[in-house]
Amino acid sequence: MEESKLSFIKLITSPSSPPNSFPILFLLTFAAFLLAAFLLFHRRRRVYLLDFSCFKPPGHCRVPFASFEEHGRLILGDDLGLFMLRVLEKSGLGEETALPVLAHYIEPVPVPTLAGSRDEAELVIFSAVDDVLRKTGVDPTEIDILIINCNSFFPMPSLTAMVVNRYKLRSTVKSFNLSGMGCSCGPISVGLAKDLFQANPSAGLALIVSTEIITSPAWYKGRERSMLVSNCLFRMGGAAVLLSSPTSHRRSLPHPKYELLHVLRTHTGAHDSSYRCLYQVEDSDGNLGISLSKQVMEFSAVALKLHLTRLGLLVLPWDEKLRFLASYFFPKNKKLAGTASYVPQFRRAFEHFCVHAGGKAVVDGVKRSLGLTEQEVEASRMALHRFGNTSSSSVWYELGYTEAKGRVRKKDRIWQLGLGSGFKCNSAVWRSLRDVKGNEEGGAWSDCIDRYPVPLAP
Ligand SMILES: CC(C)(COP(=O)(O)OP(=O)(O)OC[C@H]1O[C@@H](n2cnc3c(N)ncnc32)[C@H](O)[C@@H]1OP(=O)(O)O)[C@@H](O)C(=O)NCCC(=O)NCCSC(=O)CC(=O)O
Repeated sequence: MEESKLSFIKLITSPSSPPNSFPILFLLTFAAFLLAAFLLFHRRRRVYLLDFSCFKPPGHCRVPFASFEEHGRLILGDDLGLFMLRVLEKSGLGEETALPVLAHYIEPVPVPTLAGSRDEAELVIFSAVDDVLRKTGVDPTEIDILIINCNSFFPMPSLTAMVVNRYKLRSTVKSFNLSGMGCSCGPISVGLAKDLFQANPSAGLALIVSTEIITSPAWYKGRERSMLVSNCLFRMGGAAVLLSSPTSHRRSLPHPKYELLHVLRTHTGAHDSSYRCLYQVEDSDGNLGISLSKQVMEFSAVALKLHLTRLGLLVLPWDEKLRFLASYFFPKNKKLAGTASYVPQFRRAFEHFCVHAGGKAVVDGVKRSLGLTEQEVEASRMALHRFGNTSSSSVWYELGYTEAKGRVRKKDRIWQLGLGSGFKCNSAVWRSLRDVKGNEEGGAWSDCIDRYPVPLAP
């Protein structure tokens, strides 16, 4: 026994035996495994948009100008009632936008209750989610990721828990509730879903809901003009969006409509005035509301400029990038050195523009900054007219409009641009994977698209 052991040791250590290649082979295999794992985990996972649905408010929630004015006069007096009418007439909103039940009461105005906020949230969110599940045939238990962004209403349990409970989502669902992030949060949710897909290779389906619930501290009951302006602009709205990653394509899902190309975020909140230009505060009587500074457009222009410089480098064709850089470093007017005087032609990078419908001045401002045509901002103006400022969901109503008009062709590129408190400027860029059928039955635009575009007051 002892001898055989010795002879074995001799055999493997003898100089005449071939060199022991086991450790080298082991190391090589291990390195190859590490490399494969690294490539697998760092491979960019594609993200697709299966479909989306926008909430269509019920007729009884409609707010014609005359009712809004009368309501304002009865509650706040003639002066403020007329002020609100003046804002409304300049706002770009039409006669069919909607407010929740609470906002239709005349004195004594009921205080917004948690139950009332929940009712509105359930109506908006469940209607949109029901519709997108119906359209895609997705079984709710297949959903791996759930993200809801809602600026002003964040109950406990959260809005995501409300959806988990209603649709009986799996116990392993990864749910995230984003609040207080304003109107530019739509692309933030898309970006979060993209990162979660990347970090969880087995996750195949993500449901995103973007909404603002008006029966909440967002609805202002005081007399401060800068806070009453938001009551004039914000309206009921919400969108449910189903995203998928290649993992899920084994299942019998519909062919996706769009592929996500880019998500880009710009935050200028480090500057105090930019941070405060859209600000939730209490007035001198303790009424909570959102104060809109008259300087919003100035701060929005600064954030937009920074954002476009970064976005341009991602999306513009090379010659357009070079022209832009040349104007930055070698401007015709030497005083402009270090600032780009050339406005890049973003229409060379996108076929469709969905600019946040924050108010007429917001759409005008972006149109001017980018040198866009009236037709290029048509979706924004019409979404503002028909549905009002629906916060983070406005960019989805705009894509819905473009689809309902039958304008989306295979390979078209779509730019969703969110602008909002922070101050933030965020983009999501999509490429369409097929011609998108026009007006769909039951969709938010289904019963009115033929009347649009409508002429607007100057
Ligand atoms: C409010 C407007 C519709 C008003 O239109 P015009 O500017 O063309 O008209 P105008 O100047 O005659 O204004 C009409 C009346 O409103 C008053 N007014 C206007 N803006 C005001 C403000 N911020 N605070 C107090 N009063 C205001 C004017 O003084 C005037 O009063 P008088 O008649 O008494 O002289 C527009 O300026 C607009 O669209 N602004 C942008 C709104 C905005 O900030 N949207 C972003 C929302 S937040 C968002 O979407 C994102 C987020 O929350 O994250």
